[in-house]
Amino acid sequence: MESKKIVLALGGNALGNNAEEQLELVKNTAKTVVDLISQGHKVVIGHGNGPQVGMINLAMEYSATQGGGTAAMPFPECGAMSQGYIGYHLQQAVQTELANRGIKKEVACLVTQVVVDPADEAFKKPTKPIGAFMTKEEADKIAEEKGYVFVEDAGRGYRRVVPSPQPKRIVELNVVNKLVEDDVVVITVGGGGIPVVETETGLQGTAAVIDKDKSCAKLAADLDADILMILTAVDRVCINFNKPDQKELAQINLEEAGQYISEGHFAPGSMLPKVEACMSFVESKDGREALITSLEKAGLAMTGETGTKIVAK
Ligand SMILES: Nc1ncnc2c1ncn2[C@@H]1O[C@H](COP(=O)(O)OP(=O)(O)O)[C@@H](O)[C@H]1O
Ligand SMILES: NC(=O)OP(=O)(O)O
Repeated sequence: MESKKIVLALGGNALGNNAEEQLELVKNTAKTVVDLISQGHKVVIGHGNGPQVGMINLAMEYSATQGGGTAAMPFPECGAMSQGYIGYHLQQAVQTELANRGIKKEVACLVTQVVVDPADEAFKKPTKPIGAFMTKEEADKIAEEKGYVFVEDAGRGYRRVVPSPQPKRIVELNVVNKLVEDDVVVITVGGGGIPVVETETGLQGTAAVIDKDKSCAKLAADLDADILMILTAVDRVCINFNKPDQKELAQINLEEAGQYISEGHFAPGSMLPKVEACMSFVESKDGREALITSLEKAGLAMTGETGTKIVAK
């Protein structure tokens, strides 16, 4: 198989919801990553942090306000903590899997900042689900106590939402590029990257969570990758999802993707940003392709046996 530069965007099922679960699940994730490396591909890893940043924020806030005695922890710092904690587990798991298969390759997790526009309309309208799923009653109670915003998330319960601005610039891109060129497996733009704004005195963290699929699409374009691969819980994107006439999509072009979006087939906050991220990468240069599939089927998607491929025409 021809060697490709692949940016992987890892979704929630690659990570689980707590440290114990995550440590176990990243072993599977690492198998997928190393399978792709064994097929001869260069792999760069990005990942989400929605459940994790919500958990860290809630824990820090609880401790600061309910007598735990810790100082308040700003939201961007919670994002940075999630990046370090997830990156640590992924790095260790990929190192172990490479060693188990006798593959000599270094792995590095990079704390990565991503510049956003403070005037981004997203700051006025929170859309990014974070933390655990709740019942309507639980969500209403916290919304009243803390003023947080909650939405119903794709039929799976209620989740807090925070602003999710567009990624404008990956601050550490040159370092990532050097490491990739040096054949290091890099874990970067964790949780979409720590959102920062440019100020007269330098970069400053801002309370938001960037969509990791969008940051991975930008990373893939900036690194001149061949493929953006988004790994989530479903083998293929569907139209009429969860309806009796549901149909899996093996390949769609940009025009078809736009048509399906306008018909409302992809849920906002879950599948829609994934399809949009793929479209932006595919549009950015001729020959670029994107794949959406499950963690388990990544290898099969590379050989065209499953997954949804998004192509220009
Ligand atoms: N049209 C669709 N086709 C397939 N899955 C969809 C569709 N619309 C919504 N989904 C849901 O989107 C989920 C993926 O989004 P999400 O859970 O946010 O991803 P992540 O893996 O990044 O956490 C799928 O597991 C599925 O439940
Ligand atoms: N940052 C981000 O997109 O996280 P999730 O993938 O967990 O929603």
